[in-house]
Amino acid sequence: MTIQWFPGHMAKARREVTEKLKLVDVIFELVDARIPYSSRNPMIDEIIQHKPRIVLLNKADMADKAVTEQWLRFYREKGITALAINSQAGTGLKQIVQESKVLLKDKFDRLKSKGVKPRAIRAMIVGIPNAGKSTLINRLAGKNIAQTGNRPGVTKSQQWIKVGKELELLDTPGILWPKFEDQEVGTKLAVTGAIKDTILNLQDLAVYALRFLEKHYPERLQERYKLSELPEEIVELFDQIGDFRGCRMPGGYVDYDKVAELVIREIRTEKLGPLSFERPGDLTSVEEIESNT
Ligand SMILES: Nc1nc2c(ncn2[C@@H]2O[C@H](COP(=O)(O)OP(=O)(O)OP(=O)(O)O)[C@@H](O)[C@H]2O)c(=O)[nH]1
Repeated sequence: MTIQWFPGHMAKARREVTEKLKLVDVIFELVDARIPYSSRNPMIDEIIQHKPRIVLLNKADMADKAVTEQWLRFYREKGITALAINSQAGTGLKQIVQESKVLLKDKFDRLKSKGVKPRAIRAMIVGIPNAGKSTLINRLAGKNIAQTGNRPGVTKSQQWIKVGKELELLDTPGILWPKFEDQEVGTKLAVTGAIKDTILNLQDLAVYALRFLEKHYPERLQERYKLSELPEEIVELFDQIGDFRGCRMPGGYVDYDKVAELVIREIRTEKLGPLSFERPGDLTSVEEIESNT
């Protein structure tokens, strides 16, 4: 789904999340494990304030395991609970309930000491478009969507999904915008496929991706496109990939648009294996997350 974010939409999205915040004990902030920084909403901390939160690094199956480990360590050191999950396959989801209980133990103990009847923990998912919110909700839901709303004459109330006995999840996620005014963020969102209809030039996108691969995953690049060594110039890299994969124009010249399209498609479909485009060593990412938390 492509959403056009205008100031009015952003304000509305923020208002909706703020409203629902009152209903829940904990927020599950869903980000893309391949780009945990770029797939965040830039105002998330300001929006959710002091509400307990678990960062869920989703699509961990598509990310570089070693880098995801670094991210988990990074969050742990900051005192933020974070988990790597795969919503599609359902891996890592059990821990969400466990960690929620840990985070909310004090609050629930306090309620208990005041004589409040025990209840399930209430949570909501928040994330940018395409982070995997619906996939996660469906996975967690199974068949347990509680039909509480939509009755005629009854104001549509929130619907809650029961996840085991101990957790209830709002059935609609909070959708927030990414930091799209930052060009590098936009590029990474486009490379990973979060933004499909991109205003970015496809060749520019492929140049960015290939330079990144040259730096961080040179062997994968060489292996995929049978390159005995990596050329100095990016245009030569386009030429060699184009030659190898037969991306030519009628005159026999390499078609750079075709090469760009092929490279981006193959990255998005994991033909080059699981990749992470951001790591905590990335200075700007770390500074921003630190100053935000
Ligand atoms: N490989 C992989 N793909 C996933 C995972 N989670 C979601 N996806 C895929 O990511 C895409 C986006 O997932 P959605 O659940 O539609 O994302 P969303 O956040 O609800 O998106 P919006 O409705 O645009 O806000 C879909 O193609 C999913 O199949 C995951 O853990 N691993």
